Parts: sequence; C-alpha cells; structure tokens
Amino acid sequence: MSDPVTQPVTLPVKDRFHLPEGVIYLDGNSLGPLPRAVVPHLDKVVQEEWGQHLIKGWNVDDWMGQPVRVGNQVARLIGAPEGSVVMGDTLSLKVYQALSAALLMRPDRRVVLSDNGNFPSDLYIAQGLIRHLDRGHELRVVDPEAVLDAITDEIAVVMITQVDYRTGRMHDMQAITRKAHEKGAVMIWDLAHSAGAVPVDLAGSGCEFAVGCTYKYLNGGPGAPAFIYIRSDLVGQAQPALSGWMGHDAPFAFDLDYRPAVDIERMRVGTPPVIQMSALETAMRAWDGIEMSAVRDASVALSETFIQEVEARCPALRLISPRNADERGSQVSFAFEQGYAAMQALIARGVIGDFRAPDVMRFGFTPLYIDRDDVIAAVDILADVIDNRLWDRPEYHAKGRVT
Ligand SMILES: Cc1ncc(COP(=O)(O)O)c(C=O)c1O
Ligand SMILES: Nc1c(O)cccc1C(=O)C[C@H](N)C(=O)O
Repeated sequence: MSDPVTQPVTLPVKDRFHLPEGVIYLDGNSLGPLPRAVVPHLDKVVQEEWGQHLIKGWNVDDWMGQPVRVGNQVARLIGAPEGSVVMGDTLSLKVYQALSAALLMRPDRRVVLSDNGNFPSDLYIAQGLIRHLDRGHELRVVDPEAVLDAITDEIAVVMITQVDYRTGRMHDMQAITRKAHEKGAVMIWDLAHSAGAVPVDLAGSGCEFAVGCTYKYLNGGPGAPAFIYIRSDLVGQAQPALSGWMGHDAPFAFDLDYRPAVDIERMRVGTPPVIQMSALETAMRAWDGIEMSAVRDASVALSETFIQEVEARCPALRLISPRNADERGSQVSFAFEQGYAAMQALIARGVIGDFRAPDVMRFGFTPLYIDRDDVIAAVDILADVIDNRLWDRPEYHAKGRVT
C-alpha cells in the first residue's frame, strides 16, 4: 500500500479543467467536470464544422472516423491495442452488444454469472436479453466475494463490473478472467468505474470483451458515448446483435443484406453523436502526458488521506470501502444513517459527493483536478456538518434529487 505522506498527490493538469469557484468536486466518479479545451473546440465544431461545412463535415472533418479515432484514445488508458475499441451509444447498449455476442460464442451453455455489486442496468440488460432469447438462459447473481467459486463449467459468460459503484470494491481482473477461461466461459468486464480511474491491462487479462462509459473519469460530459472492446483475435467471431448500417462492412453500398465490418467497426450501430463525440475527443486531450500509474499513485494517496482524516474526525461515519487500497477503485464510501441529509448539507457548502441508498456517502478521488488541499478542506467541512448536526434541517431531508 502506498504511503500517503510520501506519494505525489498532485498531477500538473488541474488547470486543464474548469471547476466552479468555491467547489470541491468529489463526484468525478459519476460525472467528470468540464475540460477547458472542450469549450472553444465545441464552438469550432458547431460554427465551422456544422455551420460552414454542413454535410461535408463527414469527410472534411472526418466525423465518420471519430468512433475509432476516439476509441484509440481510450484504448491507451485501458491497456488495449489500437483498433480494438470503438465508441458509440450508451453503456447499457454496449453491455447488450457484448453479452449477446458472448452468448453466441457459447451456444451449449445457459448461465450468465454476475454479482450483486454490479450496476443494476447491466443486470437489467441481461434479464431483458435472456427473456428475449427465450432459450432457457439463467442470470445467476452472487455476492462479489463468491464470484471466483461460482465460475463452474456451467457458465457461458462471466459479466462483472470491475469496481463496485457503491463501495468502490475492486475485483481482481486477472484472477477472475483466468478462472473464467479455465472453465471455458467468455469474460466481459464493465470498466465504467475503472477507465481513467485505475490502471487496466485488458490485453494482458485476455478477456474477450470490455465495455465502459466516458462521462465519469474520462470527463466526456453528460451523455458522452460509451465504448466496447473486443480481443483482437476474436473480432471476426463477434456477431453484432444490433446490426445497424454503421457496423456494415460497406455502409454506403446500401446493400439490402447485412454483412458485418471485418474489424471493430462492426460494433458501431447508427449515426455517431458528433457534437458529444467531439467534446469527448477534446476531453481526452486532458490525458496528454499522463500515465495511469501516476494517476493511481496519486489517487491512492488522496483516498488514504481522506480515510485517515475522516476516521479521526468523524467517528460516526463507517468505512464501507475496502481498507486495503489494492482492493479499491478510485472512490471511498462511508455509511452514515443520515447520509442523504449530510450529503445535501455538504453540497450546500461546496463539497460535492453523492449518495446511494440506503446510507452510502460516496466520494470520488480524481487526481487530475483534486489535490491534497482539497481533501483536507473537504474533511474540515464534513467534520463541521457532522459535529454540528448541520444536516438536521428539513430542506436536507426532502428527497427529490435523482443523482
Ligand atoms: C457499471 C455501469 N453500467 C451501466 C451504467 C449505465 O450506463 P448508461 O446510462 O450510459 O447506459 C452505469 C452508469 O450509469 C454503470 O456505472
Ligand atoms: N449515468 C448517470 C446519469 O445519466 C444520471 C445520473 C447518474 C448517472 C450515473 O452515472 C450513475 C453512476 N453509474 C453510479 O455509479 O451510480
């Protein structure tokens, strides 16, 4: 485990982000802040590319190449080779694509294995797909700690989100993938809470598929497109269930029959969201010169400092994230009975984290724009909220926020 005192806790890129005055933003694990360069770039995209170039933009501005081009930017941060990642759609759709293709690769097996720390949308997608297939598949959901033992030779697909959205608990990607392969299952990783948060070695893990979103740690903005990865040697075997024209081998041949692209572009579906994708493409420049190992060191140092300070100063809060940093992603969660109201009181004082039912206060540590001073200042405010029961005001108890 890293020593929080000696590790570097600041990366020299905070200036690349716009953060509102007076805000300490500890919610980049849900929605990343605005990278400054996005504003002038979107202005150019709208005024010049759309406004002046009109439909020529597909060629002169290479809007058509964006899903693969941006996929390559993401690939660098998740240990994936060039050409193995493509962008588009929402993460829920990417889960559908990966799971449907994976099930076709194991036609004789009927069980999809996941865990109850997974984000519900992934489980809902699996339930919907299984119902739709109507071929007797079962979604088996176990405790996160039980996943390894639950991988048996009945399992067709193991589908796991690496970092638990509530607790920050992180699965061992290498060990689970190895076991899945020993038992003949296909492995899908959801990297929603990993990409840009922790070093990921997709190619080294050997997993068949991975998916993830880009509005959290990759700062692509609300509704930013998701990504899907396919192991390079398997691209030709992955049959797209969402066989839209942009995934066709020759979209502009307008054939009446679908023929998937020979490469990762077969996981494209329809017209890409150019403006949102342009925001993401520019947001990814905030990673220029940054290595994930440095991000991880800083994230661990910040998280450890936060845990030490909160435990020393707010004993009413109970750590529910793993204490061992090696088993955590880049967020820290504490349980507190009045967590909802306490989070509202914190937000009112400029410290933005979030809350997950029934009592979880979540704090994300994103060292591209959060430093040690922010962490200490956030704990000062948190201690004030708890010590002085600042949460005990009717307006902080009124439920209504969706996030
Ligand atoms: C692990 C995971 N899967 C799926 C989703 C849903 O993603 P989307 O709303 O982009 O489909 C999220 C976040 O919202 C998530 O964290
Ligand atoms: N994607 C979100 C949205 O569209 C609205 C509100 C929140 C989100 C989230 O990303 C939630 C997030 N996956 C979580 O970890 O809880």
